[in-house]
Parts: sequence; structure tokens; C-alpha cells
Amino acid sequence: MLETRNLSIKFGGHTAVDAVSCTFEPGTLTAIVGPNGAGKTTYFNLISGQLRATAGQVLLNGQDLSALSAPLRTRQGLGRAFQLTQLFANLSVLENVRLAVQARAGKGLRMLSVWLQHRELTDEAMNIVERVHLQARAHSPAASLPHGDQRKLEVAMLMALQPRVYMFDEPTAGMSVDEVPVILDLIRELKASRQHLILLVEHKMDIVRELADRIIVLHMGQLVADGEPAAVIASPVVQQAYLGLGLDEEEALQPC
Ligand SMILES: Nc1ncnc2c1ncn2[C@@H]1O[C@H](COP(=O)(O)OP(=O)(O)OP(=O)(O)O)[C@@H](O)[C@H]1O
Repeated sequence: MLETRNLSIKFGGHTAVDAVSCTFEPGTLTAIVGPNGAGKTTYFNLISGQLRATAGQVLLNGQDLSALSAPLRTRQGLGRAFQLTQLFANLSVLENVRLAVQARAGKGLRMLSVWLQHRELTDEAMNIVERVHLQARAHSPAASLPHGDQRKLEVAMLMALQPRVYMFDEPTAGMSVDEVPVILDLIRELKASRQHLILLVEHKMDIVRELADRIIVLHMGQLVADGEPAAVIASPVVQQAYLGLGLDEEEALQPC
């Protein structure tokens, strides 16, 4: 179980995440929605350790992770999609995934010696590359991939780590229409196994409606709604959170 207790951060005088307390159960997918600037990405950053909280705690299975760096939280099982800047741009897709497999397997990051000794790591990496439909690009440098394929590689790196918690921040952003289904299929597959705790920040409400077991809504850094998707979407507080900003509903609850 993942829990945030009174999690907060201030930037100068501005409270971007304001005492958010929430628990997330394994085997469920929770979507985090809210208007632009509501604090969704900042909340993610606080959970994954990219940002250090001004107050409050992050706990995973009762263990307080609040003082740990992002890499140490990853080791504890908090998996957030890598940004391509954290990848090795000149290494191939397969090599990048193999490094993630290797790191998870505790083999360190010495490349060649480990790869020669542990053929099974390469096989596992190739299997993941195939699951994200990047086999045709397996030997291309990561830097040469088009945007949609880069996002798939991010997911592949995440899968290689076998985290307990998967965190996706707008996983289909910037993707072309034909690239979106691959990413959604991967998330569906992870969800269907019922073994993972999945958090998804997503603006596209038809994706949220289809995938989420539960929706939480952030507005001005605060948790303003939490519950079963249909009820949350229909709730006055959510309608007001979106509509109160002067946004047209169609605009705020963007379709795919
Ligand atoms: N590093 C930072 N320094 C100062 N202010 C920040 C920083 N990061 C975020 N903020 C502010 O915190 C607030 C929440 O931003 P955040 O990006 O978390 O919102 P969001 O809900 O993810 O928005 P969007 O849907 O547009 O991505 C915003 O007012 C933003 O300007």
C-alpha cells in the first residue's frame, strides 16, 4: 500500500500541494485529475522523490520513504517512467532496456562483462522491447527515436525495473493517434495482472473513464474529490473545480 500523509510543498509563498492525505491499494489503478496547475505533477514529484516535501510523508507498505532520494525510492519499488534525459542517448533501445534489467537484477552497470556472462538479461530485455512493439528499433540509438517511440522506451525501462508502483504522468502526451493504443494496451496489461499499484495523471477523460478504478481530483493543490469514477466525474465539486476556472466542460475534460 502507498500512502501520502499531509503531503505538502510550498514554492515561495505558493502552496502547490496542500496537505494531501491518500492511500492507494495494490491491484488498483487510480487516476489523478484536475485543472492545469492543480498540482498533479508536483504531487507525483513528491511521491517519487524528485521534489522534497515541505511537510508530510510518503509511505510504501508502512515504510517512510520521505527522507530518501528518488533513486533510493525507485529501489524500494516506486517506478516512474524515465525521462529520456536519464537514458543513454547513444546506446540502442535494447542496450538501454538491458541496463535497466541489469540494475534491477543487482548486477551493477558494467556493461560488456555482465552482458557476456548473463545472456538471460539480454533475452529478458528483448522480451520487454517486443512487448512495447519496439523490436524494429531495438538496435537504433535512443536519441534517434521519434517522440512516440521514446515514450514507449520510457515504459519499457519502467517495466524492466518490475516496480511495485507504476507512475504514469500523461503517458500518451504528444503521441500520434496510431501510437496511443500501444501505450494504453501496456497499461491495460499491467492493470489486468492485478499485481501492481498504478497511478495515472491524465487529462483525457475517456482514457480515465476506461482505465481508472478510482479517481482523485486535485484543485489548487488540495484533494477535493475521491471515489468511483462515474460518481467523481458527476460530483458538483468536480464540475465546479473545472467549470469554476471558466473552462468549457468539453475543454477541461478533454476527449482523446
Ligand atoms: N519548481 C517549481 N517552482 C515554482 N512553482 C512551481 C514549480 N513546480 C510547479 N510549480 C507551480 O505549482 C503549481 C502546480 O503545478 P503542477 O505542474 O504540479 O500542476 P499540474 O496539475 O500538473 O498542471 P498541468 O495539468 O498543467 O500539467 C503551479 O502553479 C505551478 O506553477
